[in-house]
Amino acid sequence: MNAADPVPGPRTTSDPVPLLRAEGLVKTHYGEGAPAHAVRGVDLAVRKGEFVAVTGPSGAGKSTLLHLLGGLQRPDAGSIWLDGECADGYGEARWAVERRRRIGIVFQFFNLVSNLSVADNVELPALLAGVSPRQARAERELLLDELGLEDKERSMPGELSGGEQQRVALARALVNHPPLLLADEPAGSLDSKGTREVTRLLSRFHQRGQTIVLVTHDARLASAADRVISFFDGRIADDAELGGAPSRAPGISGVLELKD
Ligand SMILES: Nc1ncnc2c1ncn2[C@@H]1O[C@H](COP(=O)(O)OP(=O)(O)OP(=O)(O)O)[C@@H](O)[C@H]1O
Repeated sequence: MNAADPVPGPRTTSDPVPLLRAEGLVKTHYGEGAPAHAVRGVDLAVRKGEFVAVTGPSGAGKSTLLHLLGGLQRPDAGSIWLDGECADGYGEARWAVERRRRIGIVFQFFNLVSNLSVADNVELPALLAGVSPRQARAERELLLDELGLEDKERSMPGELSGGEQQRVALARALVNHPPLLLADEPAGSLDSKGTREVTRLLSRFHQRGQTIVLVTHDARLASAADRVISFFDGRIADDAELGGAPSRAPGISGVLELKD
């Protein structure tokens, strides 16, 4: 090793490589009517441990942005990096692998497999990721305990309340310990009690270091985040750290340093 080379060592929270980075993202949907310019040039960097809420009016392009970040849709232009690795060359299969290993996703309508029990719903992504059945069971037990669902393991999703189903969806998304959790209106179909539950759980996972990008209309849910991005007409209109930090210039999204 050359004396000038940096000393190798573990990454720290001040590491400049963001967990997620997007540059110049553009996505237009072509449907029945006029083309919808959903995402019109988004630059974004999310550091490890951040909890970022993306808010904005209906049709602003928030869900499209989240779908691009999770590889569920492909951008027309722009690039995404996962932990410093460019995802431009990823095909469907590779993104599916990343969604099992590195990216957990929670949607508004839970996306549970209706004919599998709660336990099987949570274990399935772990088994698909190649974890042993024993380990998958242990992870499932731990998470369902944590989420207060230990007595619902044998239930079918249709027998649960909306809030309980969303907790199962959260367990499913987190069972493989993904560094990044993407959540698209996770409380969108819940009543205020369910919304409080989801808010509390996201905050708790965040406090333990989980990186979260959350799309929501709900101000209470957004206030659990430590950074709020206002999305308008396919662009970032404002990007602010909660707690009084000055907001950023429209259209520019910087990298925030992690708090200790
Ligand atoms: N698959 C699609 N085909 C055609 N148009 C689409 C498609 N998905 C989204 N759109 C359009 O793209 C625009 C952005 O939609 P998107 O769902 O990303 O917005 P949003 O901010 O998440 O809205 P909401 O808060 O209502 O969910 C809208 O005009 C929408 O109608």
